[in-house]
Amino acid sequence: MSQLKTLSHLDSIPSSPGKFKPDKPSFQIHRLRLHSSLLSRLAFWSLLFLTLMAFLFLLSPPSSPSSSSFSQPRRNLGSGASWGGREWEKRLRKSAAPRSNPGRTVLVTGAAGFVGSHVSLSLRRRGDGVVGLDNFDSYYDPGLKRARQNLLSRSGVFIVEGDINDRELLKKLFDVVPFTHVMHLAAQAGVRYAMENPSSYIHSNIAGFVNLLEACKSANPQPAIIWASSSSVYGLNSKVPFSEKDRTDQPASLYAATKKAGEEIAHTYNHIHGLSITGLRFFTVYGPWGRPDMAYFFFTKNILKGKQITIYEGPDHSSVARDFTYIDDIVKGCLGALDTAKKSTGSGGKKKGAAQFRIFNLGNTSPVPVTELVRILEKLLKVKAKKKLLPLPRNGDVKFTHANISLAHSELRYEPKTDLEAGLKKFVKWYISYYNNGSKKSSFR
Ligand SMILES: O=C(O)[C@H]1O[C@H](OP(=O)(O)OP(=O)(O)OC[C@H]2O[C@@H](n3ccc(=O)[nH]c3=O)[C@H](O)[C@@H]2O)[C@H](O)[C@@H](O)[C@H]1O
Repeated sequence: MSQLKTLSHLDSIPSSPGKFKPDKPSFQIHRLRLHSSLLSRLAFWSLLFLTLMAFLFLLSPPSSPSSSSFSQPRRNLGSGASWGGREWEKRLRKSAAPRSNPGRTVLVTGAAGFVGSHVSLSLRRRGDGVVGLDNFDSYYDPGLKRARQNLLSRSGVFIVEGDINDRELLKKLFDVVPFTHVMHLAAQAGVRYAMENPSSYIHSNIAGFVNLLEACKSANPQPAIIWASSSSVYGLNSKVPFSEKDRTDQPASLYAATKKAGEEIAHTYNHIHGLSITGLRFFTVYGPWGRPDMAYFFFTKNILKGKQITIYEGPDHSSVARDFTYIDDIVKGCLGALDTAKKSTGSGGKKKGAAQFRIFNLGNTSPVPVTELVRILEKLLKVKAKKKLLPLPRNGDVKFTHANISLAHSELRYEPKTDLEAGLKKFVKWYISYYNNGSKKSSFR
């Protein structure tokens, strides 16, 4: 319509002497109309074509890892950190090179985290090739994660900054390094925080885990996977100690539900793709370089500051207890699981035969009431805590945990050696050194 309107005014335009041919006036006007019509159609289609090209460009996946553009660093949208490029690949290969365990190269996800940093360091110290991966999220102080990263870097462990949900990054990592093992410790941790930010648990513990398993499935060779499940999968069970054979279908928190889902997802990838997978159910891990969101950590902070702490109690003032497990014992369990892991059987995403599938409790086998934890802290800190007792809120907490570790003992030679008082002593020593003297003077052990 508008095109017709625009053209109609041409009828009344006086023609210029040079171009106007009076003997064919109608033909001239017709050609002019045709010409303008063609021009506007051409403009319209060109515009459409350009818009389409721009749209396709924006939607197109980044160039394949083998293409030359990968020699340029790439920027993570979330964190702003970059990855890729020749220098980056060089650092990756150097970190991945084993020193005394020929052919053993481990990708540790969550390497700047509490358990991840300790495991990475132990692997490196005994000579394994180790590459870390961490997104340095701000669930708790990223400064603590950076301090752990600095320590690891001094020991020759390079932590790639990125998210397990970044498919391209994972593909690139497996293209550059033929990882023999993946120690998957990246997760959204914390039982109570799931009430505040449920989607972060789905993002990391489910979507991120599936993304990682997809990358492992397609990798050549397929790595063996060892990953962190949780004691929380036992949920509301009342039979103690918790055994791997017990039911795990009544989780008390979304955190627990995502870890339980992880176990089921792991089984699927083992069954379909021949991935060798070992799940480790950690029981309330504590120690130096720990997580500030955990009770023993913020109780210490608040006791020292003279701030009140809240201690939860069960019905009729019964105590709430945890099978607190010291970090060094957990690290030994992780390494035992890695050392006994069999190879995955698949290749090119296809299963070639049945692959190993295991689940182990890694606990301490001696639950301690939270009131006792506080008493030990008061003794070590030489400060009386300002305590407030409150009934256990319905926010994901369970009343007690207690691990049966006989399976881990027989298969991994797992044998926890640190009681809560000895472990907290080491934690308090580290805490005071780290927060009074700064991170540089604190070492791992
Ligand atoms: O084994 C696990 O799989 C989980 O262990 C850990 O969870 P939890 O055992 O709940 O540890 P944590 O929060 O330190 O509370 C310890 C105790 O203090 C009590 N508690 C807590 C807070 C408070 O203010 N008062 C209190 O009494 C509270 O009731 C509890 O009895 C990890 O955080 C989790 O990521 C997961 O790994």
